[in-house]
Amino acid sequence: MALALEQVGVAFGGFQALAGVSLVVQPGQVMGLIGPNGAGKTTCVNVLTGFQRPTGGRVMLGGRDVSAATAHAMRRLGVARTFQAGRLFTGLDVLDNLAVTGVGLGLSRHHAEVEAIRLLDWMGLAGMQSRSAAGLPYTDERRVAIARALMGKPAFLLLDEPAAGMSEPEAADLAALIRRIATELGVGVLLIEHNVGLVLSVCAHVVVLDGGRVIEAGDRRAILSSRAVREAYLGADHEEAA
Ligand SMILES: Nc1ncnc2c1ncn2[C@@H]1O[C@H](COP(=O)(O)OP(=O)(O)OP(=O)(O)O)[C@@H](O)[C@H]1O
Repeated sequence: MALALEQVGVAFGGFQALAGVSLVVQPGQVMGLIGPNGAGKTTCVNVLTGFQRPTGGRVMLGGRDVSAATAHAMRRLGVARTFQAGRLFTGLDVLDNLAVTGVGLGLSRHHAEVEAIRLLDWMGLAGMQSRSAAGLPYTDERRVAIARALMGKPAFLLLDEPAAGMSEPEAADLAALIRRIATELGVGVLLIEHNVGLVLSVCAHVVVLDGGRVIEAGDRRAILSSRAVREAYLGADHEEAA
């Protein structure tokens, strides 16, 4: 069951944010989505998760056209996301952030708590259960947001700049977690990141956007050797990432 954009366009008034964008996220794989500021990465995530209706093309999930599905429907169909800002429920503790999400997905309170505890344990966050979500250190907030997105066993997880603001060791820990989510849980992950080195280290396949269009797609070698990518985006990072 794949999650895909087929020739998707998004226009905001007269401005074409995406044009003819096609990409496929496969179960159990981590795919990278990179591109300069304003390239259309978050808009892609919004379309894939039902937060933004495409004005052209189709969103497909397991061969089914889900272009008109709402964000809530997409979440129930197994497409979860995180946001650039953590967006945790700050009035709740960590366990309840996950449990409330589980209840919203149709689990009983008991089952939601059991799954939340299991997930926090799996992520090494068990000791954090009763901490308030307000005022969590930045990296913990990010990890709790990922744990919450994994409630209900989604088939796909879309991560919008999860490493923003992290140190290199923290980003390396995050990379390891993303690999485990794909390999151990079988989740298909779409990773948006400005940290190109992180994307190239984790992703078997990378799509590069610029100006709302796909300018390159392929493995690490294809991305690093692409002149279009170098010109559009990588610049000085290219040497570093190589
Ligand atoms: N709701 C909206 N109305 C009008 N324009 C929008 C809207 N959302 C996004 N845009 C524009 O669409 C373009 C793509 O934005 P998007 O946020 O998808 O890019 P991005 O690649 O995620 O950028 P960044 O890396 O800076 O987060 C930008 O020019 C942005 O200003």
